Amino acid sequence: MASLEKFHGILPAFYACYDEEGNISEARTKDLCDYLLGKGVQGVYVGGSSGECIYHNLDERKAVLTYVANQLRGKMTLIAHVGAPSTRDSIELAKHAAELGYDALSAIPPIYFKLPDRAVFKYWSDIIEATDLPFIIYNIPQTTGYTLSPALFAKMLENKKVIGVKNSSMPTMDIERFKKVGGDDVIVFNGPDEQFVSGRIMGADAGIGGTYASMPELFLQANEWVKAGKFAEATAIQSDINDIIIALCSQDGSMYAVIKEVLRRKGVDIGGVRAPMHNISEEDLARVDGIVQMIDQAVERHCK
Ligand SMILES: CC(=O)N[C@@H]([C@@H](O)[C@H](O)[C@H](O)CO)[C@@H](O)CC(=O)C(=O)O
Repeated sequence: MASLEKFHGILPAFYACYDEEGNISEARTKDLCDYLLGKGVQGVYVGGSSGECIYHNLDERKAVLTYVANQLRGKMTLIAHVGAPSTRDSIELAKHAAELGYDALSAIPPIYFKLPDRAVFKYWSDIIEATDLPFIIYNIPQTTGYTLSPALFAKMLENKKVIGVKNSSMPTMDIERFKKVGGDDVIVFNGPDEQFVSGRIMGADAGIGGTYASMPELFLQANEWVKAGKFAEATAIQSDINDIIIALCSQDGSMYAVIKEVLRRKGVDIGGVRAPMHNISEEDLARVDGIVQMIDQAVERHCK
């Protein structure tokens, strides 16, 4: 069993970076890579939900994987999300990620048609078979409509290339169950950022999250407090994080559009979001000032 140490820590879910016309931008993708590298995060999860993969064609998804690898390979841990509507496309993405030197693959279950566990097992197994890379299951029932059971997780773990699960379901008990099935030989990632601290306490070894890049300092510090057993300090940060997430989700624009505006204020312009997601409104612009202030004040309070 290869060491799982490189998968520990705070791994922001990487955002789609667009130019002014809404096309994937290589330059802006590199800017976001540099920003996150400078913040000291341990890795990135590329092409997942926060990466708007569901709105990208295959060439765009390959381009994002390429631009990130070219900028960050060897500097932090790189996980490629390769889940796609068809097994064929997922395998093409998996092979591409392997050629680029990614550290691991990950995939949601099949989407749209409700397929039985045996089809989900076959889908993930076919992707795993396509390369030598380790594989991380992505469980996100609220968007896929499919819930990974501990029994299927145990069956998947019989394949030694399966190293863990990124769990985005809301009950932290799911994290505890997956950890119980896998033990120390697997890595369980906390998915819901609103309960990062409780997810870690219930057994998650690390976190992958869609809001991390908007406030990496807070998640990095919360993780340090958890590691040190300082749960009151960690929970105080989580409480501020939750106020910020609620604000990010309460605007006219989608959460990702608001986060991208926050990043723009911090000097990283990665464009807007792709329709049908909503971009921010005129009214949001003024309110984002308040969100940036909340983030800066929380960083000042907890990380200085
Ligand atoms: C449903 C959903 O999108 N969950 C997010 C969370 O990080 C989420 O953005 C956050 O908890 C705010 O609600 C992640 O689990 C997804 C993720 O990391 C990704 O693949 O981008």
